[in-house]
Amino acid sequence: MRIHRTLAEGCAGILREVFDQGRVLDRILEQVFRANPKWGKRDRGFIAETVFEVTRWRRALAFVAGSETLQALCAAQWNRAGLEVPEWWVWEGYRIPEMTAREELLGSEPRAIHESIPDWLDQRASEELGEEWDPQLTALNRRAPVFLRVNRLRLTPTEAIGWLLENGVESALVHGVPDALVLPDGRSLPKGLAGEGLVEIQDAGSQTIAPLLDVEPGMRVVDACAGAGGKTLHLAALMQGRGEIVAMDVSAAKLSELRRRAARAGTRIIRTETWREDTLKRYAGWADRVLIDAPCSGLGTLRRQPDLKWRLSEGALEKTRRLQRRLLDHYPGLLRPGGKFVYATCSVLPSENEGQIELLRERDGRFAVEEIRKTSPAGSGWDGFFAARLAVP
Ligand SMILES: C[S@@+](CC[C@H](N)C(=O)[O-])C[C@H]1O[C@@H](n2cnc3c(N)ncnc32)[C@H](O)[C@@H]1O
Repeated sequence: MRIHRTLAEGCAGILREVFDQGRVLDRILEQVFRANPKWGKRDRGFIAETVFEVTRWRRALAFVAGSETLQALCAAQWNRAGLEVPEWWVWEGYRIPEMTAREELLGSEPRAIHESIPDWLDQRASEELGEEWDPQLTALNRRAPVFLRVNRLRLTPTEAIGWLLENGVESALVHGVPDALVLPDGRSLPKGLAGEGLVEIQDAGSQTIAPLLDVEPGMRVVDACAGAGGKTLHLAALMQGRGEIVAMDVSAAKLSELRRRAARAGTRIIRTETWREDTLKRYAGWADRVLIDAPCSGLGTLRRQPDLKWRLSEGALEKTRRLQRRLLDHYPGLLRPGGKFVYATCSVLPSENEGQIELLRERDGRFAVEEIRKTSPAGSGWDGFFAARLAVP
């Protein structure tokens, strides 16, 4: 494939926003594609692959190219992908044979360079995870397949496989995750199919969280950090459309998206509540189950969001941990006596996971841990999730 100037410049423009302005890669990519409707499937594929791989391998590519400029990073990525770097994309001192030779030297560089991660983050994860960090990091740098969750309110997984196939999409069941399907590597779900409400895009690791809450039809459930409702919709399906779910979040925009998805999925048991000063008081002692899907570093999802690692900082991580502690202090108060809650994150860092549960139990010894589930790209092959179910006396 020949690289066209508009596409190359498009890549650089997106990367500038990610690296210089800390913008979210996924979102800019979507905006840029919307603004350029004439770009075909191949053009979009080229841009998406370039910007994701340059973001993932930023430090390694900088070493290979001997420069941190976006021009150099893109050239090193295209060279890696076997594409011919156009002559007009040159900078002073640029030599492709030199880059190819430096690829050979990359493996002898420190891990933070060849695995492309900020030094502070490599050090922190290594301190927390010890020897486990090395294979986790390698796995977090791979590309992830697309997983779907079948909406059991509308069809069974076998029916979903048939429906997808009729629409030209192959899929397979996922061992150990009853509602999950996986698409072949590199395949994505066509937009039209995503809008039908029959399946939702949701990583298999993420699909292990809602079942841990042990819900039953007819229960009262609070999803305290519901966001756009990935897990709320799963809970509604597990409750077979019977009972009440209150989906809370501080973001009204996310809850509005949740309502749209809930309507599409055909569930009527979800009510949304944008967080207010009196929320905790109004729902105190109301729920049989509470899910606290807490804001976190997101380190378990680096395969899909490689830009996260360049935005994170030690300070931001500490702020997130403080918020997690606050959520754990407040939301269990919504449970009736004998109720249960699940605390979950999409991080692989123990200080956001087991560490928070231990601290909570030191602050309040009434909570008993019933079960812990963990997934990770190096272990299960799914995104990195942590979830603990605790019972309240
Ligand atoms: C990990 S995300 C939730 C993802 C969502 N549960 C899903 O499955 O798609 C964490 C959410 O917590 C919300 N949040 C942040 N602070 C909060 C608070 N004090 N109370 C409730 N939600 C909060 C964020 O807006 C964000 O949507």
